[in-house]
Amino acid sequence: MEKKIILDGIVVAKHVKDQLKDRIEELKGKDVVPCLATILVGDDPSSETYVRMKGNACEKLGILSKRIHMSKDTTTQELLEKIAELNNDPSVHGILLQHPVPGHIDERKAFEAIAIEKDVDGVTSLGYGQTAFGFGEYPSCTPAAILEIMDFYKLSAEGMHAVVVGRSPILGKPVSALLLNRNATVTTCHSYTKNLPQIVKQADIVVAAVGKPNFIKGEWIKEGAIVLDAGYNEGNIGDAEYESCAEKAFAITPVPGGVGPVTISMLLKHTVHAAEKIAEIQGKHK
Ligand SMILES: NC(=O)C1=CN([C@@H]2O[C@H](COP(=O)(O)OP(=O)(O)OC[C@H]3O[C@@H](n4cnc5c(N)ncnc54)[C@H](OP(=O)(O)O)[C@@H]3O)[C@@H](O)[C@H]2O)C=CC1
Ligand SMILES: Nc1nc(=O)c2c([nH]1)NC[C@@H]1CN(c3ccc(C(=O)N[C@@H](CCC(=O)O)C(=O)O)cc3)C=[N+]21
Repeated sequence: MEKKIILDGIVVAKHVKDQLKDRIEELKGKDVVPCLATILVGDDPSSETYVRMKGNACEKLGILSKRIHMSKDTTTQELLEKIAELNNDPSVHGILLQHPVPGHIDERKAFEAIAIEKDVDGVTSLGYGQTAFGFGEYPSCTPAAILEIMDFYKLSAEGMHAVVVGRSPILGKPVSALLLNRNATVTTCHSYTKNLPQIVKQADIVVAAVGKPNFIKGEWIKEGAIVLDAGYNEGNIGDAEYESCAEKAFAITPVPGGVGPVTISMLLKHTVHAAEKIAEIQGKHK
């Protein structure tokens, strides 16, 4: 077999961010500073870490980060009002509502309230629908990251059997749609799937998006398959058991250092794109 490829998310993320630098400078020349608003509700420590990482990544590149932290007893109504305020704020180009929000809040209703032109995280049903139809501007960031990694390493999905384990609205479902649009044959698995190991065994491409540490085992992986692990569990552990899967795989993403860093770079890329569109509109009105 050819040499195994470790798909290095830090290298891919750097490549994406390097390409944004000139675009950000050009925007600043037009007096537009790209700005991402992040909303964190409650005080879950790992969510706080993710949101902080996203904000820091923005600032490092010259993107403004407007960080909104709301208390854990925020009501759905209060959250909707905050989102409306950000929708109407012309200095904000992208809005990210960190998932999950506390259980008493209607998360879907809150996601749906984000204006489509600011939905850089691809969480609205319209954004998802556009992604599924193949013309969306901002697919959700982790699915976009998975394709970015494949593109960087010139791994084609065409004609491949892709098995996605997980069907959440911001990960499993949209990544299934993106792979289908790349002409893969896609099987989406979930908690009701029977014979999961046998299905995974048929995969040329496995996407792990389960939310359970070390869930996908090396014995399930076909020799020479590509393993893309979106999982991110307590203690920096992926959803695929790395050592045993790496033995079988032709290419694999590690955790950490795989899909995670690229996810953040996609968020930055989408925010810059959203700012460019605003700058273009403003230019036309001058
Ligand atoms: N790196 C990144 O940027 C990101 C990483 N993540 C990580 O990805 C993982 C998944 O996240 P997310 O999609 O939000 O998680 P969710 O919990 O929303 O979804 C998990 C999915 O896995 C399915 N599932 C659960 N148990 C099983 C099982 N035993 N067999 C088969 N399928 C099962 C569920 O099925 P059902 O629908 O039937 O309940 C569900 O569709 C997590 O580790 C998370 O931390 C998430 C977002 C971004
Ligand atoms: N609306 C919404 N959109 C999201 O995209 C979203 C979300 N909610 N909720 C939580 C998950 C989780 N997530 C991660 C992003 C980057 C890393 C990441 O960069 N991880 C580094 C490790 C960083 C470290 O811990 O030092 C790595 O894998 O190498 C991890 C996880 C985005 N999520």
